[in-house]
Order: sequence, then C-alpha cells, then structure tokens
Amino acid sequence: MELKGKVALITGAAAGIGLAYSEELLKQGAKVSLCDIDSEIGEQVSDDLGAKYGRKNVLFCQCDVTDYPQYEEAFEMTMKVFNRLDIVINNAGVMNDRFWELEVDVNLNGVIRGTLLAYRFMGKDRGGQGGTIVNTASTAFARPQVSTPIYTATNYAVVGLTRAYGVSYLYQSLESKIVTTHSHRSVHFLL
Ligand SMILES: NC(=O)C1=CN([C@@H]2O[C@H](COP(=O)(O)OP(=O)(O)OC[C@H]3O[C@@H](n4cnc5c(N)ncnc54)[C@H](O)[C@@H]3O)[C@@H](O)[C@H]2O)C=CC1
Ligand SMILES: CCCCC/C=C\C=C\C(=O)C/C=C\C/C=C\CCCC(=O)O
Repeated sequence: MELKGKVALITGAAAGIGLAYSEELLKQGAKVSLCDIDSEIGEQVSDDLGAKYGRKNVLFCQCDVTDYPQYEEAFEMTMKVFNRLDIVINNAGVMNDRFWELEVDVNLNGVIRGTLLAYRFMGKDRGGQGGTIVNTASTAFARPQVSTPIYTATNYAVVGLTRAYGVSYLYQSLESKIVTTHSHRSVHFLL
C-alpha cells in the first residue's frame, strides 16, 4: 500500500507498538494523528516525532478510548487538521485482570468504538473515500495466556469482531481484505 500523503489515526500511540506504528508511517511519508490517554508523554512524543519528520505531519489528540465523545472528537480534530483520513489503527490496550472491567472497556469496547467511528468517517456508504482499519490483538487469542484469562478473552473477541467485519464487507463487494501478520507476538488484522 502506498502510504505517502495518507493520514493515519493511531490509538495508544504514545508508547510501545503504537509508537512504533506511528514512526514507521511517518518514515513512509504518511501524516499521523497520535491518540493516547496520556497527554504528558503523548505531547512529548509528538514534539519529538514532529522535529524529526516535520511538525505539519504530526498531531496529538488526548483521547480515552473508553469515552465515545472524546474518541469522536479525536476523529473530528484529525479531519479538521489533515482534511482526510485513510487509516485507523485500534491499538490501545491494557493488561491487568484485577481491573477486568477497564480491561474489557479498553481492549474490546475501545476497538468496537474505533471501528464504528472509522466506518462513520471513512465509509464509502457514509460519503467517505474508504480506508483501512487495523486492529491489534495479542496472540493470546490463539494460545490462551492462562495467567490473564480476561485479557485473553478480550483478544479472542477482537479477532472475532475483525473477522466478522471483514467478511461482511466482502459480502457487500466493497474493497476489503483480511491479512494477518505476526510480529512481537501480536496479530494485526487489516480490514
Ligand atoms: N507488548 C506486547 O508484548 C504485546 C502487546 N499486544 C497488544 O498491542 C497493543 C499495544 O500494546 P503495547 O504497545 O505493548 O502497550 P503499552 O503499554 O506499551 O502502550 C499502550 C498505550 O496505550 C495507552 N492507553 C492505555 N489505555 C488507554 C485508553 N483508555 N485510551 C487511550 N490510550 C490508552 C497507554 O497510555 C500507552 O501509551 C495492546 O492492544 C496489546 O494488547 C499484543 C501482543 C503482545
Ligand atoms: C497492553 C499490554 C501491555 C503489556 C503487554 C506485555 C505482554 C503482553 C503479552 C501478550 O499479549 C501475550 C502474548 C502471547 C502469550 C501467549 C501465551 C502465553 C502462555 C503463557 C501464560 O499462560 O502465561
């Protein structure tokens, strides 16, 4: 996929895998909207990436994926600043089964919110140009992580959600495909 000039919105972008996605996209000429609940690290990372890849190519949106209106604002801000949206990467996640309700709300409900918003802002049936949704899940979906059964369950669910959306779009003859790649013990599904 040609990434030059494309705009990507990435959640959990202030650290780890989300930060790696962001830097790679910038390297390949895309513009990125970094979304994260942590505004202190997020602003810092955004400044650093802006200095390296061009300030006009990087935006930080403070956003909690458990809060639909906040998440929606991040999409609106991205559209306002970059005037387009091509790629949504639902990556934010937590792993702590002691706080299982939060874990489900971030890892599963957050991906559902992000997927619905992505269809709303990019869907051809909504007047958009189409686009790509990438959902990150742990390979715990294939080999259960017995130490964290609820974290494991959220990853099973994300895989089911992503496969079902991918197939329903295929049935509707819209442009879509599912590709799985394995990297750092995570699975990235491309819709
Ligand atoms: N690190 C690993 O070995 C693996 C990670 N994964 C998955 O990859 C994804 C990213 O994981 P990592 O980069 O390792 O995590 P990380 O802990 O390094 O980074 C997660 C980022 O998400 C942000 N975040 C947390 N809650 C949020 C919320 N409610 N709204 C917005 N942002 C929020 C954090 O502030 C942080 O910047 C997760 O979905 C995780 O399940 C999958 C397999 C392995
Ligand atoms: C948001 C997550 C932040 C921290 C992530 C750190 C580690 C994540 C690991 C995984 O997602 C797990 C990946 C594969 C594990 C599969 C099986 C492990 C089996 C061992 C066990 O039961 O513990």
